[in-house]
Amino acid sequence: MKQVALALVGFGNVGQAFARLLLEKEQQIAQQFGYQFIVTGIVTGRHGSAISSGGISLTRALEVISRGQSLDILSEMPAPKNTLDFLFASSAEAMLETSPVNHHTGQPAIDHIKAALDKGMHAITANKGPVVHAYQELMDMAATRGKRFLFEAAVMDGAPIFSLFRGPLPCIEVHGFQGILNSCTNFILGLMENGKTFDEAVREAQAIGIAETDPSADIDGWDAAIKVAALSTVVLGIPLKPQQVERSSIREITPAMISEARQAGERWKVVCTARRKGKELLEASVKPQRVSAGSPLFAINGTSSYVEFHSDVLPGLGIVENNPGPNTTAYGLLADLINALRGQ
Ligand SMILES: NC(=O)C1=CN([C@@H]2O[C@H](COP(=O)(O)OP(=O)(O)OC[C@H]3O[C@@H](n4cnc5c(N)ncnc54)[C@H](OP(=O)(O)O)[C@@H]3O)[C@@H](O)[C@H]2O)C=CC1
Ligand SMILES: N[C@@H](CC=O)C(=O)O
Repeated sequence: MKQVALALVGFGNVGQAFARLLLEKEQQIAQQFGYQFIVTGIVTGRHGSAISSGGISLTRALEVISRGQSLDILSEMPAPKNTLDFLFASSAEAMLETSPVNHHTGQPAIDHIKAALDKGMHAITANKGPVVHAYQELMDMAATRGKRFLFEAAVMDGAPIFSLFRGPLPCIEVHGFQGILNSCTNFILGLMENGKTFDEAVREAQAIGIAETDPSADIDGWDAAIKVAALSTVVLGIPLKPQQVERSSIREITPAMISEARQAGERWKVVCTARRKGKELLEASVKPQRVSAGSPLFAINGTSSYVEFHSDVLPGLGIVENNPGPNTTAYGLLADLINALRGQ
């Protein structure tokens, strides 16, 4: 059995779901892959941090956080408050990064990833910021150090999107994509169709852990825009920042507009689109639109998301992820972790 030490940067909805998944799958991971994961460090923004060379009890860490206490009480020594010093102290083999997104700069997550790679760790993140603001630099840095920078969970949670184009689909030219990439707004619009107010719907989205740390990032289209930018950068090969994506908010959609659409047999959806010709991006947008029953987007309910890629060899390849939440994002991180360790 190979013991693998992990450092968790961020222990919110996704970080905690990852901890629960590790506990749930401990035996399966040991039997199928021969790994025993131990978490030697956890750091948060305002809920303390812990370092333990023998491994922090994840059950206790989850309890401590659920009681609103600081993780400091689990630390075998005063854990460095600074995340970069903390990474050094954790002596981990891989870092799982789940801090909040900074849509405009990608920081401080970019520095977390650089520090982890610098210290010889695989760097795995659910954070979209580093993917759009430092993709090539981080990929190059990882390659130079013989480590992996992986981010499958950043777009469509646990569904394989980036790994699909890295592995099983060689020699494909993707011309564009269209879909619903933000779960939170899809969930909110669905609740509003059922008579909930906008504010009630936002609170429900927060309660199930699907909203960004600041939910206006979902509502105003930033999360969808950064996902369009990430897919453009990695899958289309055209670097793009979220600020360059044409973006509209769902704040402009009133209950009257929603019922008018329903009466016409249509639904409001936040549609993400990108199209390119050669190296020129013809469109990159996030727009609330009315879609008709004939569209594949019409039946995407709740937190579900959908993307259809258009390419030279597969004219329309659609991927649906049904009702994801922090647990499915946690699976995206786990899949990346296992793939990094077994060199895939
Ligand atoms: N929620 C979801 O369904 C999905 C989320 N993601 C992405 O995953 C990431 C995490 O999301 P989620 O768990 O929901 O967010 P949360 O806000 O629930 O958690 C964020 C965590 O990061 C910690 N944190 C804040 N700043 C720092 C810092 N500088 N260094 C270390 N830790 C820090 C927070 O600590 P504290 O609370 O103490 O301040 C908290 O533990 C985001 O980037 C998000 O976009 C991706 C896919 C789906
Ligand atoms: N807030 C995001 C979470 C996953 O990326 C969403 O709603 O899609």
